[in-house]
Amino acid sequence: MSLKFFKPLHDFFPWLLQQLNVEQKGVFFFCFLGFLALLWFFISNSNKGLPPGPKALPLIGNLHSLDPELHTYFASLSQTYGPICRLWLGKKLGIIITSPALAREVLKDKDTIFANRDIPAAGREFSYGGNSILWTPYGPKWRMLRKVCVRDMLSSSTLDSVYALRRRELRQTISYFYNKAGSPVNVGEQMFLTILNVITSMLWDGTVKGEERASLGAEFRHVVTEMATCKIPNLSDYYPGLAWFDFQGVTKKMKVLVKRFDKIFDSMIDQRQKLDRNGVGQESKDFLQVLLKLRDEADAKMPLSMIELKALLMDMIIGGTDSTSNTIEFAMAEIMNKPAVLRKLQQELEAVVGKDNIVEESHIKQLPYLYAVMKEVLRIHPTAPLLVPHCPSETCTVGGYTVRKGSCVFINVWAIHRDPSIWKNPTEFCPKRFLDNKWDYSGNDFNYFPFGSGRRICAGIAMAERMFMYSLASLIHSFNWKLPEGETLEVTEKFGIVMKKKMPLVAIPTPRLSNPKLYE
Ligand code: HEM
Repeated sequence: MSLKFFKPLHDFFPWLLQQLNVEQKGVFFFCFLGFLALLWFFISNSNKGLPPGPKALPLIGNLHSLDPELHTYFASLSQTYGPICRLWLGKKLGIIITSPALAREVLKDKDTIFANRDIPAAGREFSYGGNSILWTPYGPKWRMLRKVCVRDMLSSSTLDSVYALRRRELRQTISYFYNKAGSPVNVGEQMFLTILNVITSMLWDGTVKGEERASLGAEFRHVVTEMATCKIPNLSDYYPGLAWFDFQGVTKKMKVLVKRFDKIFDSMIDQRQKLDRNGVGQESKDFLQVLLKLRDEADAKMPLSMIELKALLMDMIIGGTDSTSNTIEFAMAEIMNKPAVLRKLQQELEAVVGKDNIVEESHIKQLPYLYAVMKEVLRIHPTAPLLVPHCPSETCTVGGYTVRKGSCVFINVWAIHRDPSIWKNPTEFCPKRFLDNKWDYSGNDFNYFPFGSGRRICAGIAMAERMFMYSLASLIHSFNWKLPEGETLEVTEKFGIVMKKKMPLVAIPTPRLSNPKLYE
């Protein structure tokens, strides 16, 4: 693996050695060896009772052998060390879980202990100091934020009430593809913009209009992409004592990005408050209006501060965009790879929607094969392959081994979803396996849980389902898709907290509906 993130330390030592004479260098060398021996002693004794794992080096632990594709690397470790293993990430203890039984022990039996997060330095920055739902520790504040999110913003009835926004944005995308018929288009990029526009419309649709809306979309895409590509691993996370130095500049970069978000949020809040004061836009209830109202009314014991309100806006944008659009992109690639699946989907859509009609969200419930396709994509390419790491609030045991308070617990859902003892032909994309409704992702089945499980299960499942099914059905029903001449299709993954396709899917749409008016 690349040791690039040690570069600042590496540059420092030659400079130090140049300042010393030969004798001083000798003393320095022996002191350094003594220091390493001591560290070695402490580290080898610090593994007592812990799960098995590869040998760690003093100071750096196992950082030197980490592969950036963490999900596959962790899966290979579990082949050697078993379903629970340990890894030293600098000073931090990492625990990797790779079996349904142990995932259940962590996420169900000991859910309250593991319902915390190990917040990375970058996460702290983009969540206004850890104030978002994603990073807030388990407790009354998290419960209040989660309630606001799930009940007031992402419940089925609220989502029903803003269907018109989803429809408007998706129809714009379909019309864009229609105008590009016969030419290559970047499917993932367009889907990202669609989802982003849907989410920002839900947040402040009544607040901002016209050209300003379009330019905001471009600005957000830039910032979200920058955040997603931020350096992992970050030394500050593994040596908290060194966090202040921010050797790789991650925190500094995040501060700049968050400032840009913050300016946009301030401007939206300002505009919305002005509209409300003047009594304009009362009938168009966007989430910002709902949140500001909640803030005014909030029960004094647990008020919703302006920082928490902004962190909630950030949760929606960061949690909802990449996750959903990357899943749609993987789905399109897998479907194009399997013409029989594409045919079956189109037949189902023709029977339910018809070629003289466009897909509406109300059709979704009548499309069982499409539902099976979604489940299969989430099995083979779970968006968060290691979930979002959990962190125990007290030392406990899992599978008979000690898991210390403050460890970083990775649940390798990606590996469980490809375990041949659970799944027949696990690497094959085969939606049929979900047709009998045997598996669901409500978090009760630890063979299949792409949205996680327990208290910290994804807060946006209802929104993800709607956006995924409605978008994919519209893309597949409205167009035939093929690759540009000479291109080959691949579905290679690139690890990240949100996993993405390594190479973007570029494909050519050809309209297939009976009437050009259906694309307007
Ligand atoms: C295909 C789409 C999506 C997938 C696969 C997905 C998956 C996940 C996973 C695995 C977690 C972590 C669960 C855990 O740690 O145990 C999570 C958390 C979360 N997701 Fe999603 N998600 C998706 C879409 C969305 C959307 C559309 C939103 C909101 C608009 C959203 C909001 C959140 C939030 C707020 C959390 C943090 C929950 C907490 O810590 O209490 N997600 N998601």
